[in-house]
Amino acid sequence: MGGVEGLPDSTRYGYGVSSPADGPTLSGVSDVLQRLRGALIVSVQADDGSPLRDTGIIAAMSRAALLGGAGGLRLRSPEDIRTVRALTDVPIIGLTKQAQPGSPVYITATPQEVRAVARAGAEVVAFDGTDLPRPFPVADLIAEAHACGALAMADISTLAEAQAAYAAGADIVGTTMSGYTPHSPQQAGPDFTLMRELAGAGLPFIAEGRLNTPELAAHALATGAHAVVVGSAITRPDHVTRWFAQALGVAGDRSS
Ligand SMILES: CC(=O)N[C@H](C=O)[C@@H](O)[C@H](O)[C@H](O)COP(=O)(O)O
Repeated sequence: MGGVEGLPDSTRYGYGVSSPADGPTLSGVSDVLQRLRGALIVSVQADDGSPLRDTGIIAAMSRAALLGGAGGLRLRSPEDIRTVRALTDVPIIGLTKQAQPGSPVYITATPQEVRAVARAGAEVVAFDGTDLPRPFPVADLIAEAHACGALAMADISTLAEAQAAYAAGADIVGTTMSGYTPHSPQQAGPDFTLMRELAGAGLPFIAEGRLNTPELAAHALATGAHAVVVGSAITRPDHVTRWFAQALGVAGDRSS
């Protein structure tokens, strides 16, 4: 028994590997995860329909995030990854967002998408690791990431999904999907309960989702997160504007 306590050895790369049986430590953990320890990872994604959905803009926002101290980037398409890869050596967590027929899963749901993300230059491929109905099993996505020499990050919404992802060979999990599956708490703030559960179970995790202030991000690290992903509060000015507009009682789309 190695890797995460209570779970079988799973991969060559991440926390599933050669950490000692008394719990996960950084010894034996991949260089990429070592570099991400304690890092602020900025998610630079623009939604479909956003005026910022342009690779040049994503590259400029990524450079701004690096200027501000981002130690990693989370990017959503092979084109964006390839462009930003040429600008920086910081670890990139890559994903695709693509609707799947007959499934609510949209984050890197197929081995083909995993391969495209890894080949574009992402060291870590993030994929939906929830219990939702899916076109391919989580284990297939992990195997494809490893075959491409990338780490596999499972975006989960519950402790049980995290345990299943590690058992299937994931290198790291992220709390990304809490609040976005019907069986996880629907709340405006980050899911610190899930973070405490993961930490209590000795499962390494990246904190992600609605960490909208520096204080919340710092609290996630203090809760035991390996690293913290912040997206909307840094790179979605439309969302941030809406937060302010709602607080002032003046919300409304005035773009047309
Ligand atoms: C649920 C989902 O699809 N999350 C996506 C995952 O990549 C992104 O849209 C989020 O921006 C990212 O998770 C960071 O979260 P936040 O923007 O709340 O800081």
